[in-house]
Amino acid sequence: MQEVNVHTPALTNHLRQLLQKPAPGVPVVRIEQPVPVCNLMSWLEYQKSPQPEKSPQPENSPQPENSLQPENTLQRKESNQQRSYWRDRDADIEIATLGQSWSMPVPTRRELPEAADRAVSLINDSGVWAEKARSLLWLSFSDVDRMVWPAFGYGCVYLPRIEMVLTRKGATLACYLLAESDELWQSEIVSALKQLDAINWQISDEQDAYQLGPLRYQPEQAGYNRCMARAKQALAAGEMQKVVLSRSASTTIEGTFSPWRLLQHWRMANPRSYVFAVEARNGDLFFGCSPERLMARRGRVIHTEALAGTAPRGSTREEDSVLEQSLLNDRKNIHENLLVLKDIRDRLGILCQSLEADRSHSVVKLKSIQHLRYLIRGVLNAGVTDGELLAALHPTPAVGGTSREVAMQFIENHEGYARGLYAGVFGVVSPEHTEMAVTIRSGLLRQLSNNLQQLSLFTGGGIVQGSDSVEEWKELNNKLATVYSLLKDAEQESFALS
Ligand SMILES: C=C(O[C@@H]1C=C(C(=O)O)C=C[C@H]1O)C(=O)O
Repeated sequence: MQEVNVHTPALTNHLRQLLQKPAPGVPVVRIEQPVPVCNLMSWLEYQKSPQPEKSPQPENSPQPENSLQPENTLQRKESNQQRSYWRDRDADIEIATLGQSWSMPVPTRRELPEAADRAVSLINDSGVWAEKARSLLWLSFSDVDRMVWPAFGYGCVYLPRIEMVLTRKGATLACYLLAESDELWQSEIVSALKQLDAINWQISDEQDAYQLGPLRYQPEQAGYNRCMARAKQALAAGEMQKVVLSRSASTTIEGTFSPWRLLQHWRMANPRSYVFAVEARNGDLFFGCSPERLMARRGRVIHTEALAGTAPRGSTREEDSVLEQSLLNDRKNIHENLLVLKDIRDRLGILCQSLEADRSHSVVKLKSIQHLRYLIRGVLNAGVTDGELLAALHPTPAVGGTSREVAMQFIENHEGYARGLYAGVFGVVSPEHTEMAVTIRSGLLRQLSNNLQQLSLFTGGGIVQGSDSVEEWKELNNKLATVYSLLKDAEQESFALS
């Protein structure tokens, strides 16, 4: 057991003093104190998570068949201490949050601009009281009912209650309070004090010791092939130009397993990736490690990218560079990528006073695969909001297809499972800086009973005319390889320990 040497008198005293004062009359107040640097994922791991209620089923009852549907959701205690985690791709900032001080659900795409803009104006209108405040936002892939996971809904924008932030300058612990009226102010401070007091600063070094069940795919390979055959008919008929088909790969995990430890290893394997996790009120956890940026905006400068076209990494340097060269020259992969580039340019172009993209594509290397990428940057027209940008960009043809509407309809009709937050968006939103990842390379963890969890991992790939179903299925396996081998390795180690 290791105690992080953090005491919070500065923040607690500050809150007690504020309790004596009238509400500042601004929407939000954020107060902070410096704290010693600690591992934020371990810290989050040891905060109380929503516990499943006693399972009505016997412990070893069969798992629900690969399903992410509501009828398989166990009744759980609801929690308002949901955890979330974010680290940007350049590792400039790492954020761990506990609970929410303000939140606005986004039931459908229609409410998206309003919700994102509200989060920005809450912070803007608070001036110096909320200078370093930022909200977090996540969105599902689609807002169609049967594509959404009920525990999460389509999307949400929120301000945390408690926030741990790690930058190159050090670590801070912060607390957010709504402050518009005296009544609200008092109750906010009281609940913040309670939540601060409930933080667990003892991080034990528990080890994983678990056994994985077999991997089950949804759709299975035969279903995927059928879906692909239909997609190719639609592509040949000119109904769409590209569609991204995906699958979930689910396994049970019996024993002690921490998603936070898995995520740390995943982050080490792919250090230049976004890392994210978000917990639903019932304890379901969506998390991942994605190389793909949806957008990064600083002031009016926006950066985005077209990331599509995939090849495996080689096992030697020579083999790797042969694979890289053939990816760089592969017409099908270049075509897939150019469709993404064109769509982003068209949609963003009308919101920008200038927009430019790389002259030619380059390769991004991850642990087991490599991708083609074009970087895109621009200067936004005055007054363009994050809500408008999100509505324009999400979902890009890198995860949906083109045209957007036809491809999404195809996915909804034929893919055969609910994508939920996979291929959605997660990131931070603030007046000066907004940054969002595309939530690919991700998974959903659900507690089935005390000792049994179900992990579903998601992977997809772009289909154009000329795509081959055997090759595409292989690509999905390659995309799964990094995280699945980490899971397998830890399983082996836990046997070695016991
Ligand atoms: C959809 C995924 O990845 C996307 C699809 C890619 C492709 O088709 O080559 C490459 C990168 C991502 O934009 C995924 O990993 O699930």
